[in-house]
Amino acid sequence: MSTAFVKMHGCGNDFVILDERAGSRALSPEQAAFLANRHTGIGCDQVIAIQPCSTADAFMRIWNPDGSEAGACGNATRCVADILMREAGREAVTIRTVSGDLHAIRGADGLITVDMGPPRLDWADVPLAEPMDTLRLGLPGEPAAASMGNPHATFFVPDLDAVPIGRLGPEMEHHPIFPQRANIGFAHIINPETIRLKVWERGAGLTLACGSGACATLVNAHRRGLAQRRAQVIVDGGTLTIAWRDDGHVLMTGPAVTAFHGEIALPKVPLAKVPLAKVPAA
Ligand SMILES: N[C@@H](CCC[C@H](N)C(=O)O)C(=O)O
Repeated sequence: MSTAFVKMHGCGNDFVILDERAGSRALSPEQAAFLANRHTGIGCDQVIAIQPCSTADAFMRIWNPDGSEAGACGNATRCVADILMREAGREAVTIRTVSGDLHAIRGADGLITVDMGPPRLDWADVPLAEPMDTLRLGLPGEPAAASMGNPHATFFVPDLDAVPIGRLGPEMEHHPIFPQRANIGFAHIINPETIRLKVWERGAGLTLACGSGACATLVNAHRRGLAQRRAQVIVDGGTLTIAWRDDGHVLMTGPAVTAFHGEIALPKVPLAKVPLAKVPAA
């Protein structure tokens, strides 16, 4: 039996999205890892399942290519919002995630804005392994930490090209200070309204964009006095506009693009662990 999927992306952060609202089956972590593998599956940065929800427009589940589940994915939220808005003929939807309800609207320019909620800035909410000021972690490079429903650390660097992300990214992702691992951002402040960002994503590696990472970066940059409350965050695959509203909510605006639709046969049995298909950056 084959399973229908749609391949979408937001600024090059790409997703295989399955619709499980008919209730036919639920994806296992091994099947998600299979779908995400760029050599033996379809290939993507995250696998997303849209599930039924009686009190929101849908529930969204998120898997990384290593089969781990994530609490938030900003770019995928815009893609799922695009699907739900098109099918309902509406310009606003609410998507439930394990981290809470996310409201999304489509603007006149076609871009989608998601209210990603307030960042969580207490050490226990990131989470960190021990009590610590999340504004400056006691690590070389003094990153700042924040949760946007998933854990992020941001290093502010003068020259992105000089950062060995392929080595530092995985090293920091697995640092004992992050008991649930973390997404690791490397940000260069161009000016207080423009930030250049690369993110080594937990369970996925270096991606072309990370929506929740862009939100965490703007929040951390503003807390450090490096950015305004609203900035353009330039990632490898495009630009996201991030605004940290006075009421504490973070708004993320960007595109949601459909690449293609397809069908694939899902393996029924758990698969042998396959290595991540990503090639780390030099
Ligand atoms: N691509 C995402 C984040 C996906 C989840 C992340 N790798 C995690 O494990 O927390 C985004 O756009 O936010």
